Amino acid sequence: MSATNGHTSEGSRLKDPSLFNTKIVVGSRRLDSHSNKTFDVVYPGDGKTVIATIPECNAQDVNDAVASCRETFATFSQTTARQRSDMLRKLNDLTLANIDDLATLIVRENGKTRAEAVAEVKYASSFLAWFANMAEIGAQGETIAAANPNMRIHTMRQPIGVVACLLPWNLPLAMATRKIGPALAAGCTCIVKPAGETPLSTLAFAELVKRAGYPDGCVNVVTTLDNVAEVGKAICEHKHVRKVSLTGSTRVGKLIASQSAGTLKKLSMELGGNSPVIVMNDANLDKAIEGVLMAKLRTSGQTCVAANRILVQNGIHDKFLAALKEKIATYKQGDGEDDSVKLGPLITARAVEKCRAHVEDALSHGATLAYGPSPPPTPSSGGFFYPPTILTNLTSSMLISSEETFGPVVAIRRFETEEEALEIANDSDVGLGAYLFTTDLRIAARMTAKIETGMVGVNTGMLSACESPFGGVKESGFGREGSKWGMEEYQIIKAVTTDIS
Ligand SMILES: O=CCCC(=O)O
Repeated sequence: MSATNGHTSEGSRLKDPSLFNTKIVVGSRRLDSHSNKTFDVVYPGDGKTVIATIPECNAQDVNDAVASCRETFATFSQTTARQRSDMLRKLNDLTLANIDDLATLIVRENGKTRAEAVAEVKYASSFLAWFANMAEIGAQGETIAAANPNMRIHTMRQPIGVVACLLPWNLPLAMATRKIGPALAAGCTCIVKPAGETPLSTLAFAELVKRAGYPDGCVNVVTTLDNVAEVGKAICEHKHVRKVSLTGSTRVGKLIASQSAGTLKKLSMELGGNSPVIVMNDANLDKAIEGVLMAKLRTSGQTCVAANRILVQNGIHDKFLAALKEKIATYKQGDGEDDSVKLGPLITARAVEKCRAHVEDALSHGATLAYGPSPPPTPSSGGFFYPPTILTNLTSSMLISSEETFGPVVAIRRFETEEEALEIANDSDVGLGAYLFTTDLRIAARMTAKIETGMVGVNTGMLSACESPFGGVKESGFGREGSKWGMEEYQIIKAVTTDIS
């Protein structure tokens, strides 16, 4: 890649330049990799500026990080739930105190707009606050009524051990705290692997963990871009890693499940989706448009719950399309630091190419281009941008119907009846999010029960909240993050039976 090396000045964008960290974290040490190799982090907004050069880790780095996690687990697991709750509160205070710098790092590594990055830091913070509260509640055991009168049985909830947090690039900080927050609340220690595209916010967060007073080794960070296969395998096959939590693709989820099988790790898998949006004839048009744009364009269409198939009932289809075209035209695309911009770039040139391929495939199978450039643009040298696009006449034979586009392409399909909408919506191997727009409570009750996903938004395009269980069904994975169930993923239940005769 031809790159402009701008990272010497990158840290000076921060109010606190000491949050600009480019070394991996192993215990008290900030290190280069044993491989002596590095990789570049590139600003997606221009596709060429190198904003940081980061260690390319290998299996030896993983072993060191796990050893450090394991050593610290021996003492950290013995802290009280109250102590862990207090520490998480402090970590949350520090996160919010550094919101501007964390947001700057997210804008630079991911490309999203500053408003979205600030919203992400707040979302990330909400998991720390939530699990600070859950630390004590979620640590409670139970007394079991034993069948044998001479026995007393009670349960304890204990931390599972060293956990691996494998992060995506689309919400790099929020997905970090959604995993690290409950792990620390439960008394686990973590080896964290951010996505190669977006390591900077995680490395800054690790510094805040230190400042919050956590013992060294509670949160270790290894980084990789090109060597992800070796690093991932080393983590999954390591016998001292007891749990892996992944947010990523279904393909990677299956690989991790198979690599973790030899040591029978507990797994949480938050994988890909192909979210349907169903807009019924009686929907409130303004709410439907607002919801579809939120579900489709958040992080430029790059969330696992992004609306992918927009199913619109015949009676409202034309009005919906006209209103959507008018509204989408107001979405200015550009540099995330420009306040007038509402849509940032995609993460890589490959992501742009995927959008182009999906649009071209749809057009070749009979879709109509209702909004957007023709012909579909290829990746250009000026940043990883794909312009907002609307397609109509989507059918099952098109790639968009079966694969996440992960970009600002709105693909609309007509339907006539409720049954038909459900059949199309459920015609997918994955089931993470779904959205329904209707003003009829009976329709909402019937359809939400029949939609095959882990989450459904009714008259809203936003499913995400720290208090709500986030996760999927089918090949979208298993386990729930956030909510009162999120901490259980990092615990074991131990039953203690005592003979009192
Ligand atoms: O992309 C995955 C997570 C999205 C969210 O938490 O809203």
